[in-house]
Amino acid sequence: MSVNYVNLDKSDNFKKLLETPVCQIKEELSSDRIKKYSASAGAGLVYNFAGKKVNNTILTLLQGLADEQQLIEKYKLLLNGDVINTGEKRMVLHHHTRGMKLDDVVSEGQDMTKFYDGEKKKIYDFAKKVHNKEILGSTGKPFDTVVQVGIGGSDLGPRAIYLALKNYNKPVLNAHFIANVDPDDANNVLSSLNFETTLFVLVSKSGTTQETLTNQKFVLNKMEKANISGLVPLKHFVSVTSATSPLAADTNYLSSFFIDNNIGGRFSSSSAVGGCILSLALGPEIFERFLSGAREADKQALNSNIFENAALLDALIGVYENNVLNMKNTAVIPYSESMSRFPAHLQQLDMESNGKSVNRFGDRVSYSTGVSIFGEPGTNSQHSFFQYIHQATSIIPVQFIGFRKPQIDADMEYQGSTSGKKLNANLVAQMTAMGVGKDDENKNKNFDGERPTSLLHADQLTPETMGAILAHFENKVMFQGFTWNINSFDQEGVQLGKLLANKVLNNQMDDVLKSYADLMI
Ligand SMILES: O=P(O)(O)OC[C@H]1O[C@H](O)[C@H](O)[C@@H](O)[C@@H]1O
Repeated sequence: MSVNYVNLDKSDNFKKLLETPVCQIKEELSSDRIKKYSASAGAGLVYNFAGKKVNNTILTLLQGLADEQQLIEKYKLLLNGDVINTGEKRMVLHHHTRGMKLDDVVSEGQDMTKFYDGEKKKIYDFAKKVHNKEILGSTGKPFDTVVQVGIGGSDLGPRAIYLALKNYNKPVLNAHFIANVDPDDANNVLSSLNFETTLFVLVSKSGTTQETLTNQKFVLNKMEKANISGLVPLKHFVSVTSATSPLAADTNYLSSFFIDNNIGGRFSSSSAVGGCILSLALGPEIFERFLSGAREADKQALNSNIFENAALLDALIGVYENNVLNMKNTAVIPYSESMSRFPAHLQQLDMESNGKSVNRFGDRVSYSTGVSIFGEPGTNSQHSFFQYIHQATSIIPVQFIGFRKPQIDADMEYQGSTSGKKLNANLVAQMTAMGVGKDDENKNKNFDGERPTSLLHADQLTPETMGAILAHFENKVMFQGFTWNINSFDQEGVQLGKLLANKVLNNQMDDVLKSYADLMI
């Protein structure tokens, strides 16, 4: 299969979109449209886009843009192991970690399905032995707590997923996370733990991340200082890293599990990076269900019809909002407290992937790529920054996420409605208010409306739904990257800050760096 990688501004459909009159949500919104403007995301997850500034003409052009930019063909090439990550000359294989593939892929002589399945089996066996008390702490006590030590992609996705699912099924082991090199955070987490019954999962794909290696020493130091008879600190550590990293050579850990360089950090939640902590904390069965939901969403994303492919449609509408309507921010608002850290995961996923200025060939692009993402659960966010979303002069599209049923069967009725009903009444009220607005003679109380919204909805936040939500956004980011003709899979932009921090620590500073350092160190 041969494809052409071309910039967005060369696309005829994009040029037509620029000339097409913008549609008005207020005029378009109807119960018929709300019923019709829905696309399946897989695993029972549905994307409703009735609140977007799109009509049939615009949607036809977006379908044309998807076809012209060969988005599905490029996804298939990615699945089949093309070197899509041109910056790092790597394949992009995170779909394979959840069993989504078209053909077998071999990387460096290794069949990748066998590799990912093998590591997953090792993790499941290890987790079951920990749960059955066949594997114990070094002083002979069973583990009741697990702590992930890692940052960025080695923290955000696994943490968000653990929080999302820990109410669904009571954790087998309680999980905590240490990411920041802020000593107060590590101290805070460690102060509540019993080291004899705690297992640490050290996660670093590169095995060189300063914060993570420092936090490992921080934990080891605390364990030694605790002076517990018979405690062997490293026998309370497992590592998750890539086979080529410096950590991989260390055989002192209780066990080690591997990923490979074809999995980007921010796309690693369904690999051993998420698999280890989630299988230990929630059980292999829950992790397996999560993977099946992600796989369903990946399959749905193969559909070339935008009305049957939520990730594709969400991606294209995002490009339309960014490059035609000039909207550069997106708020992600889950009406679920369990999903409180999911917007933080999306910030890395989306902004580290698509915050680029050059195309995949290294040439500067003349249009904007990526959006800035922020979010907090509703209804809390209604009582903080929603004022801006309703009435500010700049417009921020809102991506709502909601579930018809709570995770725990313990709701109660007050003033004629349950808490769950109040939660979702607020959700639909916000979507309506943002789209339709309200005319008022008092301009201070006037709502213009025309604020785009979408809703990802499912019956309940289950492991399958969580997998599908994760994969939906991963695939959305991938399709947008293809549409903009950028490489979504490297992250050179994070290197300069790391280099300068090392200069400060090694006392190799120029005047500017030294003057800033004088303020802080
Ligand atoms: O897993 P690690 O190699 O420790 O990397 C952790 C994180 O650090 C880097 O700076 C990257 O920006 C992230 O994409 C990555 O997830």
